[in-house]
Amino acid sequence: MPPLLRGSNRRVVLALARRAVLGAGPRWSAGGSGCARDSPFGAEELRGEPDRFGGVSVRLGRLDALDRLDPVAFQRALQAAVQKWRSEGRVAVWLHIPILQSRFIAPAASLGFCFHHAESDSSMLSLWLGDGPSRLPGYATHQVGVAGAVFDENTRKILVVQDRNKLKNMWKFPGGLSEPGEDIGDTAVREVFEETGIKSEFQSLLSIRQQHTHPGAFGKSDMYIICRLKPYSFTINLCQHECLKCEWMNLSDLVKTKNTTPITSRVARLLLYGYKEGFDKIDLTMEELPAVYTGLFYKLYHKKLPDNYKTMTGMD
Ligand SMILES: NC(=O)C1=CN([C@@H]2O[C@H](COP(=O)(O)OP(=O)(O)OC[C@H]3O[C@@H](n4cnc5c(N)ncnc54)[C@H](O)[C@@H]3O)[C@@H](O)[C@H]2O)C=CC1
Ligand SMILES: [Mg+2]
Repeated sequence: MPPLLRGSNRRVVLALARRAVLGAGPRWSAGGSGCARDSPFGAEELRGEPDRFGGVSVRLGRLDALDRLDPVAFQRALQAAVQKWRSEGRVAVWLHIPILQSRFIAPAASLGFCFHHAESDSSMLSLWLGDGPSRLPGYATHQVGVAGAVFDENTRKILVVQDRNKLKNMWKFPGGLSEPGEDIGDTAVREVFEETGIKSEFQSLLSIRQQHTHPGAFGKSDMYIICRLKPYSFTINLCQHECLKCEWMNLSDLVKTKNTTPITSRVARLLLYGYKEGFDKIDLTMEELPAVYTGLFYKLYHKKLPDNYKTMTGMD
């Protein structure tokens, strides 16, 4: 499901809207100084914070003086500030613009700033000042979709659905898009429950598909990850909005059917192989480990490492 404007994002937008209304005045002064304030707005008021890469970041939401500033005065101040940062040897400028101050985007663009990314309540523009082509990293490149192959070893049945809004009705595993900050396994379990009503537990990661210029990803790249899940409820409660059909199908029937997608068929064969020869042959299992510098934790997925290899120090 596409995320809604919620929680802290919503609060920020509402606070900005309130400020915009309360601070409303003659914002768009025509000609003259191009500024509705009493004193002129200068480069020194566009305060930036240096970063460790030699760039500078300006967050317009933190500069109260901008409330009644018009775009012409802003452009003049920004141009002077950019000149100053250039002379100081800064390599880049990052400009964070809350959505309600979007009137400052066009003046910044006219000075060479480009969109780096946008969130629901703000945009980030950047300008490369260093030598040669920009070395600034891009923003998110992929969307992540996750499906759950929910396999019941006792009955050898697998949970499959047909999507409602697809051009062709083919059997596939229930799944959907990962939300920001959500673990892969949690997406699979959540999407399976939302679409089918089946409760399940993450077991392993089975496959990763990478596809570029994906129509369902607004032309960006798509990572589609299939997880093996173990069911612990069995009564289907179909989501009418997203699914047309849902059933527990014999795994061998899913392997044989033509009415499915190539990726579903391939993963069905993989599951059959795992069921017959041992799931350790196909599973990428997950372990949580501490990140070295940040104090955070991450999830690492790989084939299970035998215990004696966990302590082994070399080839001898
Ligand atoms: N090979 C396969 O078997 C298939 C793989 N996938 C993968 O699954 C992932 C996405 O799964 P989904 O089930 O599609 O996500 P999802 O379960 O999160 O559902 C997305 C919802 O958004 C709706 N939606 C999408 N675009 C919309 C638009 N422009 N306007 C209004 N509503 C819109 C859809 O109708 C759907 O209800 C992707 O990674 C995709 O590549 C999806 C279908 C088949
Ligand atoms: Mg879905």
